Amino acid sequence: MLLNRPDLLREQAYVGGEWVGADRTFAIHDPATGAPIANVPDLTAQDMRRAIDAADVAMKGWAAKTAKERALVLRRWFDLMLAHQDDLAAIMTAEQGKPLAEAKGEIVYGASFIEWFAEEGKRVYGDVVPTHAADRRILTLKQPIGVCGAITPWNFPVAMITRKAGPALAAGCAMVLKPAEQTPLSALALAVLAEEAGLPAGLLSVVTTSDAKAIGGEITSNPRIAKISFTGSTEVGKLLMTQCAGTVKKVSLELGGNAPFIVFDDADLDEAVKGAIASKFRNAGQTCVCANRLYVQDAIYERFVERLTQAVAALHVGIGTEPGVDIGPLIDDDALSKVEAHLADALEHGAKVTAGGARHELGGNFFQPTVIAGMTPDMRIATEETFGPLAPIFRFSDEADAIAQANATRFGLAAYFYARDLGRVWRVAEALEYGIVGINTGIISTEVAPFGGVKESGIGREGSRYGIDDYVEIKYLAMAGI
Ligand SMILES: NC(=O)c1ccc[n+]([C@@H]2O[C@H](COP(=O)([O-])OP(=O)(O)OC[C@H]3O[C@@H](n4cnc5c(N)ncnc54)[C@H](O)[C@@H]3O)[C@@H](O)[C@H]2O)c1
Ligand SMILES: O=C[C@H](O)CS(=O)(=O)O
Repeated sequence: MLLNRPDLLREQAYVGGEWVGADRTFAIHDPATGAPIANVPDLTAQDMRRAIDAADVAMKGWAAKTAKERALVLRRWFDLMLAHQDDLAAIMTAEQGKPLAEAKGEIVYGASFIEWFAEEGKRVYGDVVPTHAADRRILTLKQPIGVCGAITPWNFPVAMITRKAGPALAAGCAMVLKPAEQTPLSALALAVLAEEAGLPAGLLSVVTTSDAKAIGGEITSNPRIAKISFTGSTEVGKLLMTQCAGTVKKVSLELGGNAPFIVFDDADLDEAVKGAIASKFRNAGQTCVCANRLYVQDAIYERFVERLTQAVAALHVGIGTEPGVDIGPLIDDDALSKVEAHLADALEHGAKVTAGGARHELGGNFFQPTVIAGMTPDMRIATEETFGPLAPIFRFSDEADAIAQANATRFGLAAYFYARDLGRVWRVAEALEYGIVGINTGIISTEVAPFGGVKESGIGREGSRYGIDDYVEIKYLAMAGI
């Protein structure tokens, strides 16, 4: 990996403002080749305790600064992320596998949360409440919630971190982070730049470990942690939420998805195909907001299948560093096995492959982008998140049928639909049980909008004017004797 700044590739963890090693390390592998690319410290709950203690101390000085002073540091971090976009993207593609163009896009997307919340921090307003008694005055303050713990997934190794660190630091909090064991190098590179930007020692720690359970156990039980923010599977989210009960920590959860992508007969078919490709195959289908189920109205079903099949057949599979690659490798063999299990189940129940349908000739973790037609609600994909490059196409007859099928899941993160009738757009948008609804678009992610789910897809919102709310507490002042 050729870097302009080789020092951004760190094989040390960042704990309490110090770069530390450990007797035990674990290897990070390139998912495209399986080759080891780095070794990082395999830290323990004791190391996480040290990070939390340092955060508790560092936060006192940081919270005492003005929001404007904090914003100046965050802005410098934002500028450094953009200045080193190529290096950060190279590190991300090496450890996560996504095509370099997507990785560069994620750096810009991830940095945007730092820029956004540097400004939002200046708008954390309290209230002067119209009093209920002449001799009293009622006020509210918003104060930083405290030391925050963050646990993040491998599929967006930068953006899922900055979407938490941005609001936390802007609000005056400190943060200890456990990145995914598959992709810690991006997190460590962010810490290098945060230190360079002037973030005080101890305010942000990156604790690398292969023992997520032990480190997570410390974060969810340590009384100095006021709140955790988790992004990952619903299964782990439920576990962490339970573990936080012992110390009544606040939780923000960005969990699994099962996004329906509905195409009505009045849709622009070419736009719908483009949107389906963008939503389904971004990051090789490994995003929580990927279209997981495509629903197409009877009258246009065959035409849509034909056009999507043609578009998918044109997608280029390859190693993320190669130019023009659309689809990189899946993260590991487990991910590949899940894709194959969902495909096999669909075929056993009568579905038909119209594009792809097998591991790619490149071998390893590469899988052909696949279209499956003739899907029915009894198949596993209807209720389970595939997290891979499978585009399963179901039929529906009318609006009521589409909405019933789309809502028949315990997930509620993102949904998409293509239609042009104004009444239909309003009826369907209001009836879908999801936190995010894309209308005539397959891409919904931006720092300015509230990102989050309902049902078992999570709690809270990240980004937008709402994203900082989870990092402050409201204090009510009752002033008497006036
Ligand atoms: N809603 C979102 O914004 C969002 C974003 C990305 C991924 N996801 C979801 O995450 C899943 C895939 O990502 P993943 O495989 O990394 O998820 P995962 O839940 O397996 O892992 C996520 C993080 O949790 C950690 N973890 C795992 N078990 C733990 C435990 N017992 N205690 C503490 N930490 C633990 C992992 O080390 C990792 O850092 C999918 O379901 C996807 O939909 C959701
Ligand atoms: O995987 C889930 C991420 O939140 C995807 S996005 O980059 O925010 O759309």
